[in-house]
Amino acid sequence: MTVALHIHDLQLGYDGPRGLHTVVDGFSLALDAGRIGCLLGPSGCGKTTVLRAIAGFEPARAGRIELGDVLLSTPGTHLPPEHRRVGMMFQEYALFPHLTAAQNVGFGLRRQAAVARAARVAEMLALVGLAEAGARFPHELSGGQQQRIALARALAPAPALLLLDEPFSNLDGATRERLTVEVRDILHQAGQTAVLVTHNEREAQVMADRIGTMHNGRLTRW
Ligand SMILES: Nc1ncnc2c1ncn2[C@@H]1O[C@H](COP(=O)(O)OP(=O)(O)OP(=O)(O)O)[C@@H](O)[C@H]1O
Repeated sequence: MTVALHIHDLQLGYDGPRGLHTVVDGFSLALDAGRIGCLLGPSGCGKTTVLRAIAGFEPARAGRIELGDVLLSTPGTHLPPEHRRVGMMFQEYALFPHLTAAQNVGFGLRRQAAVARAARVAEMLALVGLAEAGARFPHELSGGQQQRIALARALAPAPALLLLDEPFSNLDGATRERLTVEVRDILHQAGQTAVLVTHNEREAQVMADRIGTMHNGRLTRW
């Protein structure tokens, strides 16, 4: 098994009135290709900050982030988000309401030829079990269906790594439980390497191959 994501001794923080406020320090993990890793921990412990750094929205203050053999972040090196091959499915990343499900899924494929794009969109809709829903608009889909379209949209450009930040938190309990299992199976079927952030321990246990608990800005178990 090859290591897909390698984070070594990462430090992250925010500039404040009294200098750098360090949020993550001495954070390290290695995640194998095709596996789902989960960061679990209480509110405010730095989970989202780690995901933002992997996606390229926060600079590494120390340490480094590597994806495969590509160096993403280290002090002095910062690959822009659009060059990282990192996909995102965040709670606040709602679907575009004025685009159909198919247009949403094809959004990241605009540079591809129309025929290839349509084929990839159809493949992704089938993967998430919504092959017939391409012409529908988001408001014509249930919450769970919308999240599956959001997953198809994130997977369409074939990211090397998918980041999921509390992706089910807006859903009711029963839908949430069902979707947790469905998304896990879809990711495994696609062979997708992914990092999930949650503070729901049960969700972590159902979804993840590896679980890391964050405490004081670092992983205490992985
Ligand atoms: N843009 C920002 N500027 C300054 N401080 C920030 C910023 N974003 C987050 N923080 C601080 O960094 C710390 C970690 O926040 P983060 O959002 O990473 O936590 P989290 O573990 O994802 O929490 P939650 O589970 O509530 O989403 C918190 O103390 C937060 O107040």
